Amino acid sequence: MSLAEIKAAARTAAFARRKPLFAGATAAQAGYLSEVLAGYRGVPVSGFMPIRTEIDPRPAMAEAAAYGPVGVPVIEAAAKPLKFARWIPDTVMVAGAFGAAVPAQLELFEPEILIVPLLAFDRSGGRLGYGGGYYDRTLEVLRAKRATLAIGFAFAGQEVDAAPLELTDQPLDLVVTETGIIEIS
Ligand SMILES: Nc1nc2c(c(=O)[nH]1)N(C=O)[C@@H](CNc1ccc(C(=O)N[C@@H](CCC(=O)O)C(=O)O)cc1)CN2
Ligand SMILES: Nc1ncnc2c1ncn2[C@@H]1O[C@H](COP(=O)(O)OP(=O)(O)OP(=O)(O)O)[C@@H](O)[C@H]1O
Repeated sequence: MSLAEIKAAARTAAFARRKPLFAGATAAQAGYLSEVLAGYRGVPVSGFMPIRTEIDPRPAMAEAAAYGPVGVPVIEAAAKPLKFARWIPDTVMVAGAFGAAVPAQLELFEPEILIVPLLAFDRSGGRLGYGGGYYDRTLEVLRAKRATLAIGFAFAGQEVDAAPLELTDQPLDLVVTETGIIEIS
C-alpha cells in the first residue's frame, strides 16, 4: 500500500470512530481547552468553526476572546496556507469553503497559538486531517517566523497508536481532549 492509500484508509477509519463520539457531545467538553488557554491570556489564538463531527471549541474561544485576539481559519486558495480572521461570539458568519463558517467581514491577524482540528492524533504529536494539507502548510510558514504552538483538540477516542506521517506533516505540541491534557512525548 502507498502512503496515500494508507492515509486514505486511516481517514475512513477515523471518521467512523469519531461519529459516535460526536453524538454524545456537550459544551462542557471544551473545559480542558479553556484551562490551557487560560495560561496564555492575551496571546493571539486561532480556534475553528466545527464541521462534520468535530468537537466544538467555541466555549473556550468565547472565553479567550474576552482577553485577547481570537480567530478562525479562512481558506484563501487551494494548496495555500490558511489565513486567519478575527472572531468574537457576536461575529456575523457566512458559509466558507468545505462548510466551515467564516466571518462576513475579514479582519486578518496572525495567531501564535493554533487550536487544530483533526481526525486522529497520536501521543507523539502526529495528526491526521482531512487531507488538504492546510494546517501543515500554515504551521510551516508561521513556525518559520516565530514560535507557534499547535494544540490538537479532539475527542479522547480519536487517539491512535501512530498516525501515518509524511515529511511535510507538522507535529502538534499538545493535545487537549474532553477528558484531559496530553503532553507530547
Ligand atoms: N472546522 C474546520 N475548519 C477548517 C479545517 C478543518 O479541518 N476543520 N481545515 C483544515 O484543513 C480547513 C478546511 N479544510 C478542509 C479540507 C478538506 C475537507 C474535506 O471534507 N475534504 C473532503 C475531500 C475533498 C477532496 O476529495 O479533495 C473529504 O474529506 O471528504 C474539509 C475541510 C480550514 N477550516
Ligand atoms: N508544507 C507543504 N508543502 C507542500 N505540500 C504540502 C505541505 N504540507 C502538506 N503538503 C501536501 O498536502 C497534501 C495533504 O497533506 P496531509 O495528508 O498531511 O493533510 P492533512 O494534514 O490531513 O490535512 P489538513 O492539514 O488540511 O487538515 C499532501 O500531498 C502533502 O504532501
